[in-house]
Amino acid sequence: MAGPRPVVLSGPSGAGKSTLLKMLIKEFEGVFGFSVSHTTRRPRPGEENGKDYHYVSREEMQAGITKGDFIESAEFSGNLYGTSKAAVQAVQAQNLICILDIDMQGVKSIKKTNLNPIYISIQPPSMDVLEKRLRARKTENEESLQKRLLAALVEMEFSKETGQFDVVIINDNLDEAYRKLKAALLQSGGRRTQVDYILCRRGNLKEISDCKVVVGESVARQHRMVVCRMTLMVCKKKRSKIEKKTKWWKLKKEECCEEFRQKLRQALGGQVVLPDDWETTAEVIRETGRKVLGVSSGRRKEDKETWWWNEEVQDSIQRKRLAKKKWDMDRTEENRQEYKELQRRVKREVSKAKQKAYDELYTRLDTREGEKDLYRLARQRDRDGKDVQQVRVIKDRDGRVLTSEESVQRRWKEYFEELMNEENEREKRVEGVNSVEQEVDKIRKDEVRKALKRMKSGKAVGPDDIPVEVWKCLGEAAVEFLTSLFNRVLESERMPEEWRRSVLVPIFKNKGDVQSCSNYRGIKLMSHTMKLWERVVEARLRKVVEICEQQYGFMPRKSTTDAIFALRILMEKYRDGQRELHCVFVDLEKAYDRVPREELWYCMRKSGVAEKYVRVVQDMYERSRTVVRCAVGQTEEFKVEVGLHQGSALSPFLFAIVMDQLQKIGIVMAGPRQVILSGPSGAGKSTLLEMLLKEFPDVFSYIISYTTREPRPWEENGKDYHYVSREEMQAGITKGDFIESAEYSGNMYGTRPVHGSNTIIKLADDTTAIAFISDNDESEYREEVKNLAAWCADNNLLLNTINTKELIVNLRKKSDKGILGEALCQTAGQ
Ligand SMILES: Nc1ncnc2c1ncn2[C@@H]1O[C@H](COP(=O)(O)OP(=O)(O)OP(=O)(O)O)[C@@H](O)[C@H]1O
Ligand SMILES: Nc1nc2c(ncn2[C@@H]2O[C@H](COP(=O)(O)O)[C@@H](O)[C@H]2O)c(=O)[nH]1
Ligand SMILES: [Mg+2]
Repeated sequence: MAGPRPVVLSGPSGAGKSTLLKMLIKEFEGVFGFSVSHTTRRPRPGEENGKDYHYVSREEMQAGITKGDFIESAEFSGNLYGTSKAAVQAVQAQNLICILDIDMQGVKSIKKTNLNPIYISIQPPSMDVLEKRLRARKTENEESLQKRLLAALVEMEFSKETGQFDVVIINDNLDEAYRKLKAALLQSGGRRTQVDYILCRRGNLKEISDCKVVVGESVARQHRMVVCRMTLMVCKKKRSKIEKKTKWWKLKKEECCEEFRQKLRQALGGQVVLPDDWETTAEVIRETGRKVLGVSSGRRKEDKETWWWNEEVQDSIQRKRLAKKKWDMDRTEENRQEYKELQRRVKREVSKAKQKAYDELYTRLDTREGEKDLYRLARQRDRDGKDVQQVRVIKDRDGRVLTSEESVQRRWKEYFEELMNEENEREKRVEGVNSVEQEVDKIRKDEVRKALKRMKSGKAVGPDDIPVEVWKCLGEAAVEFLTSLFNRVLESERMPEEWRRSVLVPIFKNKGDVQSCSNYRGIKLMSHTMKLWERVVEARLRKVVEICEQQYGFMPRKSTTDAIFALRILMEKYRDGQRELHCVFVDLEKAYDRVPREELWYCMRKSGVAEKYVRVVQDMYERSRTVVRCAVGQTEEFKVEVGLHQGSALSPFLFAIVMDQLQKIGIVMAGPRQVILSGPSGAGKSTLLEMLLKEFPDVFSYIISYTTREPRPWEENGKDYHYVSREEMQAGITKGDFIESAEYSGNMYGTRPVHGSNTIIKLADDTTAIAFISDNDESEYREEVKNLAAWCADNNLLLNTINTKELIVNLRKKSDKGILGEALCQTAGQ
């Protein structure tokens, strides 16, 4: 039979088997279980059918024995006793150690089965004591007592036969006998070497009263079951309070939108015009939102899957809860029936509602609008499958696991506060830059309208609790209000204080240790209205700032695919030319969070941004404060003084402005192999060249030649040719400045050697520098990589030397190794 190894207690009637057995089951409830035998004897006072024995008639018992329902059976003192298979199975099914209380005949029968129990004999200290105990028990008449005493003599002899029992216990002193029984079945620590333990904190030792190894229990080879007795105070889990949120998502429905507009108008005394100051308008909107759309329960979304609930289900669940309460208070059969009936009804309704909701969902997923839901569901499934939604414990900086809510919150705060305020050591820029002092136009309504249109709906709200959906729902009234608000902000260069606050949500990067803060990206939830303001400013900045063609990140009509394509073209070129090519894929560490603000202002000014806008952006960054919202609640507020705002609408472009400087600081990579276009005049060289440059501006550049001929009316000096005098040109040729020159149609033409244009491809902070190595001379390339590393260090941008990779494309020979690591390490002083 399967399950843990059973225990057989045997011995003379009155030896104390039942007494010891009951003590054991009481103390180790949940470990041992009693096999309830069948008997034809009558129940004694206090005995219960099905608990002490199954009391049956001799006929019934005989029929069961004949049918093979019993493992063993015996005639004892004029009655039939037997252990049914079902009795043992019932105990083993609960994964308890089955204890059988049987006589000597039963022991002999069991030995012929494959039950393989531990045999323990309980013996009285003497026949006299046994008789006294049996008489004192007052269960026997003289006749049955004599029968039992006679049987006892045989039983006592049997127990002395070697090999019949694993353990023989003389039950003289009950406590001593019980201790011996426990010792036979269980072992405590300190007595022998044990391989199985229960580990507990020192501080919890006082809660543990006993810990034993169950000797007979083989869990796996050489491993025994360990039983620990501990008393724990069950404290009601304190749930971290989730803020109640307005159900803004309801604004998706036109009827809710209409009601919201109507109620807002009422709140504003029948006006459609929103009050001029932000605070009043924001408060009215929030208040109306709460009233019209309602607020969430404040429970966690993942507590219960209820998206398919309908009113019927909700109502039934409520009634079921009440019925349960009623039954708990008054345990009558009527109340139980009512509760059970409601339970059944809820089950039925839930399954119906679920089916209906799924049918509707599947129909919707087949439609065009449903496409979005499909991706949302896939993302949700992906997240749920990762089991990282609720990481309630986190490691400190030394890798120790923190479990208490306070310490976890403190750690999140410490991590992000440090990250968002840490600047690398760098020399302050001494080089000044001229500021562009010019008047700027007032914000126009169409700019606001455009920005509003670009804002995505359905995003988490910032601390001001006003989603962009509100402005979309209010239409022109909102445009009017926002335009006037933005103009006031532009004029005063001060935005509402509320916008300076944000909530930081750590999002797991899906790699590394889930308990390590550094594997999380902090996404800031900011005021949507501030984001709108950022978009308006961004649109203006994009008009004045020219970002180099090599930047593919956050630029309109440019994508990752384009960047890959440009790189691919370059590689193809080198492959065709059988030349060696080095690509350095630069990885910057926490680039967004490390941009020094001073550097940002410098780069904006350097890019020609009007000083007014510089001040407006400076204001967006001033006194910005944030809190971290983690699984165990919200941390204290802290300042954010370094880096760009994560999750902001303007940051990507600001970042592009900063990164653009990488192109302009003059990292000159050795040029790729040059292409010479030649052919008769009028063959179409210039037309083809123009087409090529237009299509691949970041791949090809044109070397401007020198000529002594007169410029044609549409030509520009320095763009089409460098127009020089014959004397000048001659002098240059004599000095060796030209790699080639020729006399053509009465004029001189010539080419000076140039370095190829910087071959750099950028996708936001992901920069790829590509260099061509000629004549195995890597020195120039080495110098450039060092330049790049030095530039990053100067600008508080840390190069991640592990993730920065070098790719060497060499079709001629096998290169031993790249020089990147060495160059970067030298720069970083490692
Ligand atoms: N160590 C002891 N000292 C004194 N009395 C004891 C001791 N152990 C058991 N007894 C008492 O002896 C009587 C017989 O014990 P118990 O009924 O447990 O024996 P048993 O082995 O189960 O007998 P049976 O085989 O007839 O069921 C009980 O009244 C019990 O209280
Ligand atoms: N062989 C079996 N013996 C059994 C079984 N159940 C009990 N017993 C033994 O009978 C005597 C008398 O018990 P009592 O309860 O009438 O005092 C005692 O020694 C028990 O061990 C059984 O299923 N099979
Ligand atoms: Mg007994």
